[in-house]
Amino acid sequence: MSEVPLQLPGYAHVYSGKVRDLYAPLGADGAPRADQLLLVASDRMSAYDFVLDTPIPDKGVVLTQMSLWWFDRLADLVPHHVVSTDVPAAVAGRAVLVERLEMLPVECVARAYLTGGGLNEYRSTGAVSGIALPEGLVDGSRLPEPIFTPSTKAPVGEHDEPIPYAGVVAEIGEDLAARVRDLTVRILQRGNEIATDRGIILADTKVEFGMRGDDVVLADEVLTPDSSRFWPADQWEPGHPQPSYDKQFVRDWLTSPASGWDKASGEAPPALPDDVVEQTRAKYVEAYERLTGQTFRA
Ligand SMILES: CCOC(=O)Cn1cc(-c2ncnc(N)c2C#N)cn1
Repeated sequence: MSEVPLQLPGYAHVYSGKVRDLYAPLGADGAPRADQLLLVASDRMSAYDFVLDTPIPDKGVVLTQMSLWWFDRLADLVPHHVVSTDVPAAVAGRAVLVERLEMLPVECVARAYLTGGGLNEYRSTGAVSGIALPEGLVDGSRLPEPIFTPSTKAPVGEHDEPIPYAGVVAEIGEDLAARVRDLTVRILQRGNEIATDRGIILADTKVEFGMRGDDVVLADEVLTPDSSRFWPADQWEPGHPQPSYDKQFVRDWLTSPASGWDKASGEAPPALPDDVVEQTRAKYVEAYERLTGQTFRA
């Protein structure tokens, strides 16, 4: 479903991803500024590689506020790209003015638990991204320590491809590869030090870095349910796929007879019923309130 992006007076639309949109503020001369961007999180939700027709009210606000909370808590580890939250009223709470950086061409993924593509790779090679793992691990196993499992930045509509660490070195050099590897792992470690005590396991996460001169700067979003697998800690049970903290209601309904949808058909999923939308909204709000200890205000 191709949507016309929101028109924001004073901003030029730059790019739309599945669930977020990028704008450039216009300078006094009316031309897009080259030093800043406006990152807007929509209420769009994706499932099974489709952007669903039904928005989840406040999802973009919750995830933006969660990201801002994490940027603050990670500031001792790594500087971030946030310039201001003084944004147009039309996107209040769901947009951030950021410093435009020279983005590194790597999806920096760290995994603290084994599942998804990493599990598949482990099952066929005993390793993930060239990192040998202990025998006997199963779906949902906690890894001895988080591992760096980078991917390429795939073109729109395609899947990111896992790349070996040597590929990152080839792309950005040995020094920078080691810096982003260590930062990505430490960000996930810090995330789980905070989240697990509050009932949320961060199984893995994807972060993006940009350069400010020689400094590595944390960009994009950080440790949100869109960039990370959120699992309810009290239901963690290795040996089968874990329930998703935020996506399970949608997945369960879409794969139930009630939806009339066949995942294998390749057809777009149907619109979600109101109760599934509200339950999903409530899970995003719950995750925010558990992590931050603050009451969510739309
Ligand atoms: C539609 C959403 O797409 C993205 O956020 C991915 N992306 C990020 C940038 C970026 N570019 C320069 N400086 C930055 N600070 C950022 C950031 N964040 C470009 N695409």
